[in-house]
Amino acid sequence: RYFFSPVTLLLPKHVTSLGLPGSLAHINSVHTKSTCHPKSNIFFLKTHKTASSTILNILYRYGESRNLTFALPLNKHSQLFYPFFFASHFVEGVSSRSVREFHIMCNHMRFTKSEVAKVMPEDTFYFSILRHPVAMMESIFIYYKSIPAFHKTRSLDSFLDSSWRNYNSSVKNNHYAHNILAFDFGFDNNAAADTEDLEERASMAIAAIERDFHLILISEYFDESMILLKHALCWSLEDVVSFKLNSRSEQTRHPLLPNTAEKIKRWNALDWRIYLHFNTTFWHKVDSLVGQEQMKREVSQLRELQAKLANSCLKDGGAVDPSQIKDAGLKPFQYGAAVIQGYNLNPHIDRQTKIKCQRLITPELQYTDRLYTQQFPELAAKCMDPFFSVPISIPGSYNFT
Ligand SMILES: Nc1ncnc2c1ncn2[C@@H]1O[C@H](COP(=O)(O)OS(=O)(=O)O)[C@@H](OP(=O)(O)O)[C@H]1O
Repeated sequence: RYFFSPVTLLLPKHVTSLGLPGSLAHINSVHTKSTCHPKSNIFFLKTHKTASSTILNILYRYGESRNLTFALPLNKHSQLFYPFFFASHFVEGVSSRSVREFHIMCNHMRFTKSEVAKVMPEDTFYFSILRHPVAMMESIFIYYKSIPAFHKTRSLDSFLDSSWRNYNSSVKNNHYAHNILAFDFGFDNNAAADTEDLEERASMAIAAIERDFHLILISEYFDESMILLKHALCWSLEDVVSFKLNSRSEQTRHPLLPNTAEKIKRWNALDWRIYLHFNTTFWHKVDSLVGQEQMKREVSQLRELQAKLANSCLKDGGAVDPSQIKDAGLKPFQYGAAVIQGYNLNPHIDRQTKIKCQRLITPELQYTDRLYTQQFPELAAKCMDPFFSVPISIPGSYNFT
């Protein structure tokens, strides 16, 4: 009786086939699916070099196709005045009171929970993503090569060997070089392996993240992360499919020497501890929310769906270097010593498919710009006016020079 009656009435639109009851576990999973409601009040802390642009694109597509309202940066900026601590008035429509209700906030910011809570509804789902600090540091070193901390160093190794001597935390933009995860979450990032109160500070940071966020994803397990997110938000598989955005071409990746990884873990000791903790809780969440077997099944369904999409949407079947991208609107922003890849659209697709495919491969800056124009057409027109001077924002920093 329990299985057949009210459950079917509560199905979210995207749950299509339920099958017949086999075991108690199956009934439980059916029950969870059938009683959950897709969440649309979402906060995503967009951390740096963690696959966060790919997630931003997922959130943009979800919100745009459902007419949800985004908490976008003031004056058409691409970031919420990072690296300053976030304040609610950084969001367009807050001070002017022109927006009544926001659904999704996901642009780069330095997190301050109390200020985010002033903008977002009470039942907002908070999540973020972490990446292994070693891989992250290699990516950051190439992308932010021009920051003062890295500027004069030949290699990441030479930076790490002399970091104590060269690193000055009070110089603008140097925060990218040290515990950037901790920094983005709003903590003091100045700590290394020999910092006296390191363990205490790491425990406090971890406890605060546990308190403020419902889910922390892991970049190394991106597909598993998307399945976990799908379950947590009660979304469909189609909602979490994506193409890898913002990835560097092979020519700008630098393999690390064996002991470099250890040096990075010591230099970014705070991030390393945070990462280790949430890597463990990630797998606990997989067990409690999805289960290992179902996870495997859903990950392979996701990959199949992505392969199908790549086949129909993309001209060259995959990512290409920016010099080969035909449409300037689809060219990702290039920065530092990195070559950031993008995609070309398959020219032989119908109009409806084209819209869907285009959204999947639109880079962060262009997509943010478009959403702003849709939400604030009059303000957007003013921002285009050459007499209305707005500082240009560059990914990675507010007013980066
Ligand atoms: N799906 C998926 N899975 C795994 N890794 C992925 C994915 N999407 C993006 N990436 C990698 O994430 C790096 C870019 O991160 P961000 O988009 O967060 O960068 S940014 O801070 O917004 O500039 C960048 O890493 P590097 O190539 O090492 O620089 C991307 O390759």
